[in-house]
Amino acid sequence: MLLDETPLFDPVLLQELDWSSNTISFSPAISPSNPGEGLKLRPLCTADFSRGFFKVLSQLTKTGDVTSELFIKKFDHMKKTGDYYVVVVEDTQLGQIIATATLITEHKFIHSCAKRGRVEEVVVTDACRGKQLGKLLVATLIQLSKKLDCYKTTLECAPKNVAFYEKFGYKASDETYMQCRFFD
Ligand SMILES: CC(=O)SCCNC(=O)CCNC(=O)[C@H](O)C(C)(C)COP(=O)(O)OP(=O)(O)OC[C@H]1O[C@@H](n2cnc3c(N)ncnc32)[C@H](O)[C@@H]1OP(=O)(O)O
Repeated sequence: MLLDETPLFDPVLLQELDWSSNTISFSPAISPSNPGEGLKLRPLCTADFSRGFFKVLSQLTKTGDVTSELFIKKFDHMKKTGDYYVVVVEDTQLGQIIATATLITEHKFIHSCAKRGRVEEVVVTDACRGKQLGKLLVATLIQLSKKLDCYKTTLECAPKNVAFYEKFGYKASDETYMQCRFFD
């Protein structure tokens, strides 16, 4: 199995985002099509395995020891479902992934068979934090979830990140997040 540049989802979706309806301010101005000098915001591809994708993810949580074969298998599954939108920011000079975030669309019978978006695994490599990339990724996924007709988008985060997500209009709900954890 080979690592290649095939995108997880159609990159046109990112190019066609209506950035004029973005309500988040950026100074200096950046956008999905212009994320900054030498940077590219695009869908994940399997070649990103060799560009430090897991090094970035490991700054969020335990990633486990994932081989390229296992990564490709999971990537192919995600691509087939059509519900996984993993975006990355690549430093094209270094050929390294420096940030990533994921939107997952969940299909419902309720709300007239609507879709709900879930934002997961938002992480910017530590050396690149504070340069608006986290903000750009989340703002991009919000626009993308609107484009994909999600009726809402939700996320779970640590208390220390609540203020970050409030910038986008996320509000803590009165529902309690519960889980049964089977392994780490
Ligand atoms: C759903 C989830 O995935 S939750 C997991 C979130 N990820 C993590 O905790 C992994 C470790 N942290 C990170 O990767 C980053 O610090 C992130 C993703 C939280 C933020 O990314 P950055 O690129 O550093 O943030 P960015 O530069 O875009 O900051 C944007 C704004 O948010 C503010 N901000 C950044 N981090 C935080 C925070 N934790 N709490 C409150 N405000 C914050 C900045 O001050 C800035 O404010 P401004 O626009 O008013 O100037």
